[in-house]
Amino acid sequence: MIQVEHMNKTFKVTRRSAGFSEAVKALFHREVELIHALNDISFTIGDGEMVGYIGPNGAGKSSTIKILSGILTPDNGTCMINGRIPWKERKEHVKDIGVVFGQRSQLWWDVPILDSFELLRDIYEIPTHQYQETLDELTGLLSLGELLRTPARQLSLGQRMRCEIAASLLHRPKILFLDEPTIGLDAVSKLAVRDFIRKQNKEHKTTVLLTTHDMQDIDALADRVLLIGRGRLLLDGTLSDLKSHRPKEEATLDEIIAALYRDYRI
Ligand SMILES: Nc1ncnc2c1ncn2[C@@H]1O[C@H](COP(=O)(O)OP(=O)(O)OP(=O)(O)O)[C@@H](O)[C@H]1O
Repeated sequence: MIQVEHMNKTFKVTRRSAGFSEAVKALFHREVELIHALNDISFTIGDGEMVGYIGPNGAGKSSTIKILSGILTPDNGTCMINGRIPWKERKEHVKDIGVVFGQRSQLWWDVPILDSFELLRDIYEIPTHQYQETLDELTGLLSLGELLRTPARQLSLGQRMRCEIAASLLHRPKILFLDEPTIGLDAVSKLAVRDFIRKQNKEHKTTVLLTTHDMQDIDALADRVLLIGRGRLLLDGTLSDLKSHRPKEEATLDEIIAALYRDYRI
């Protein structure tokens, strides 16, 4: 169970104009701006739910995922995941979660994927027989085969993403955070990744929180959708609730979302 209550996160950003004289000025005086990345966010996600977390660029999605993963600390508010506070009980917490950041890699760049997996096995202290069983299952489902013997830097984006997803699941976490897992993937790879996530949720009852700008991901995967804009939670409902906001009869999901962003001025 994921319980978030009245969570806030502010970032301090320093700004200066370009140029040498501005750089010198900045030594004495820095312009500091406060960014309210998250503003009084509350939601609860039950075990086995599959939830889409959507919103425009800079809305606060990744900041939320980072807090839920224990990487960031909120300014205030509470967050309990399976009875633990992520950033306070990080070592135990990470055993319960898998995280994939589509724009970043958790794999070591220059070594074969299998070496990265074995390092993760040691970090998570996964028993050997369980590791082998999970690896065999993931290799089959994600068609990893030869990829396991290839260094991450020699893989295509789609191949690497399949390995990233496998890496996040080696320790059989109960919760999976996916931050733009299909970004940049071709149609075939997207379908494969979506299919896998759906199976993982159905067969292992894995709770999934997914951020994406691809509305087909949402259509294919999310039973429930959270909409965030300018750090505020604006909508929490089913996919059909979301679709009821259609601006015209034959509107696509992209058009519905664009209309929602317009209506909420985000
Ligand atoms: N480390 C940081 N330092 C300063 N500001 C930050 C930092 N991380 C995020 N922000 C700011 O917080 C706000 C929310 O950012 P966040 O990355 O959570 O958005 P997002 O919804 O994931 O966006 P996107 O869809 O573009 O990935 C943005 O205004 C961003 O500039």
